[in-house]
Amino acid sequence: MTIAVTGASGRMGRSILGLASDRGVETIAVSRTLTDVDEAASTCQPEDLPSVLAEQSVDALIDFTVPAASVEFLDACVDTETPAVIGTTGFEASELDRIERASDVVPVLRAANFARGVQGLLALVREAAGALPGYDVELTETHHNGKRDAPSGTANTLLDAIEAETDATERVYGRDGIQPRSDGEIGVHVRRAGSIRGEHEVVFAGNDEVLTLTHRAESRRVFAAGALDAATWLAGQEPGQYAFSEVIADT
Ligand SMILES: NC(=O)C1=CN([C@@H]2O[C@H](COP(=O)(O)OP(=O)(O)OC[C@H]3O[C@@H](n4cnc5c(N)ncnc54)[C@H](OP(=O)(O)O)[C@@H]3O)[C@@H](O)[C@H]2O)C=CC1
Ligand SMILES: O=C(O)C1=N[C@H](C(=O)O)C[C@H](O)C1
Repeated sequence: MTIAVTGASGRMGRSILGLASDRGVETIAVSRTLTDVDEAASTCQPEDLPSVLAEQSVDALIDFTVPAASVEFLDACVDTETPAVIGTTGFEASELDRIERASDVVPVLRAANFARGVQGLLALVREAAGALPGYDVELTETHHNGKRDAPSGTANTLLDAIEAETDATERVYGRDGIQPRSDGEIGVHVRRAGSIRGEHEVVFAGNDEVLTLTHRAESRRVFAAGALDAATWLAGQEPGQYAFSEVIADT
């Protein structure tokens, strides 16, 4: 199996190349800045990706970059019918529409978090939100100081899940000054510090009790493993948008 990895010099790009090499998966490193990568069979510049995908047999592309670059890489996948796994977060609505349109032509799997444990967190948060109507809900996410987007993609996914199960629909980002809590709020708190890989905590509080659900990633390898599992699974699928939960259910 051969996988093209965009953003190869990045935190996630490096982690994916390392794990792919450990698993015996061949990779093509796509990078603006790298010319040679020990773990990859070859390296190419982003502008050469369309011709590389057209000329070589590539089973899937894995993208962890920035939204603007991600949708450009996806265009190359559409032109060459290459399945795309997207881990990038922070997309705007117009970019999500573009991803949706691409999935008419190629299989696309976009997930804000490729840690298997986060799928467990999502299921538990849905259940707790449904079981505890009227409880105050507050979400806190913590990441390394190099993260660009806030709140995290995972936080937004959790917030969507909470809103689907409760009457709380007003996201309040941090609080400052005189700002008492009102019904229907979900407090959202973002912390950026050091090299923290990624923590998400949801608190349900009411009735003189507190339920806290937390996921903490201790290494980027959990995300890399999920993305590689997703790429292997996606390579055999028809065009369409897929969820990481489908990969987990199947593997
Ligand atoms: N879904 C998940 O499980 C996870 C998602 N993420 C998300 O993945 C994304 C990347 O995170 P991370 O690896 O920490 O980020 P980094 O900044 O470390 O790496 C991103 C890489 O993308 C490439 N890149 C950046 N800007 C451009 C551009 N304008 N055009 C083309 N390439 C570009 C660069 O690689 P180069 O110079 O080699 O081209 C850069 O090193 C983020 O959106 C993050 O939220 C992160 C972890 C897990
Ligand atoms: O940027 C990161 O590092 C991470 N980003 C993802 C997100 O935005 O949810 C997933 C993970 O928490 C790490």
